[in-house]
Amino acid sequence: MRIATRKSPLALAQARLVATRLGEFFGLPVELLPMSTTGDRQAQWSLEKQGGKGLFTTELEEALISGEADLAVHSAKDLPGRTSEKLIIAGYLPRADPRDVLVLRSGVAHPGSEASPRPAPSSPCQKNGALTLATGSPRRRGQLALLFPEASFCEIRGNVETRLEKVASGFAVPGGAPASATAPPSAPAAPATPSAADALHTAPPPAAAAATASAGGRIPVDATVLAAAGLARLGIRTWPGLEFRPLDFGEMVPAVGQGAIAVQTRIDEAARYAPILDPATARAVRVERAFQAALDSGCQTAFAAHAAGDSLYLFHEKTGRRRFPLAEADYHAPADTAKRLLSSLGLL
Ligand SMILES: NCc1[nH]cc(CCC(=O)O)c1CC(=O)O
Repeated sequence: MRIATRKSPLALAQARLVATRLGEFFGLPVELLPMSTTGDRQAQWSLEKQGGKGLFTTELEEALISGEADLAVHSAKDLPGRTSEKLIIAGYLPRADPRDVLVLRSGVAHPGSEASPRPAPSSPCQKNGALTLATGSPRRRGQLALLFPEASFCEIRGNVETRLEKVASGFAVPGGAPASATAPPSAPAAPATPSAADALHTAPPPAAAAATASAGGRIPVDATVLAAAGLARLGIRTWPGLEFRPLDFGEMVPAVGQGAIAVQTRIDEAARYAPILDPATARAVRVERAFQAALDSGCQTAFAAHAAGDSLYLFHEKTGRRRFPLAEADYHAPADTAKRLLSSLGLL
């Protein structure tokens, strides 16, 4: 069996999870077929804003259709609203922690740190105590603006480890300028040793930092947001110079599909993969995807839907965060549920 996957460290980790389950269940050799997608090749774009067009999926789907691969593995979050009609999402692995995590440079004062009696030292990057938050995602930006009304925002790009290193060092590339192949080299894949990280964290001093910011065209950042599931799959539980604070659904509604790994196959072969897939995850993600489909929202719309047990959490830039009760019957009619709730909010 051959598994088509993207080449990013996160995608490979996810494909290996599927490969392990397949190997255990079928006892057949499983091979990964790492591919680069349009989204990977266009790393200078603000990818979250370009979403919904299958930037990360089309090449994998082509490999399935041609027979080069037997399965394609995707982050459910990165699936476009409509996938290839010649293929089917056979299902999902059991969902990991779907929350987002606020990743703060250590020592940065923030509203969540008020509980601490000892005042945190203020960061050279903080203007009037307001945070500079780095995220290219309209969904995260829209919700962070509710949590941190004073914050200012900038873009951040690169894979998970690159982003962590940028926040730990206090700098990201500015939003407007495309990152090029000559962008500052990304951090080594492995977390730095504590001593190396301390050096990173304490240098450059504020004056040098300001100089670097203008000279290098980089801007200071205090924090970013990453998916807990992505961090976990990469084995990242801590990072030198950073604090991780998971955000509950009332603070940050996760993206549609966040934390779920989708397995796509040719239509007539889907059934054989059922033993490695999780029906409860499919049930929740189907509801979330129905909201995405009903809104058919442009890529710039700040929107999130997350189904958890008897609750549906929704965020939309026009309505803010909402929680609705979700009954068993609602799970059985995802499209109707989405239409009803979105209409009640005046969004349809
Ligand atoms: N946008 C990229 C992406 N797609 C899926 C994940 C994390 C894994 C998941 O949600 O399943 C991430 C990284 C992130 O947003 O932090």
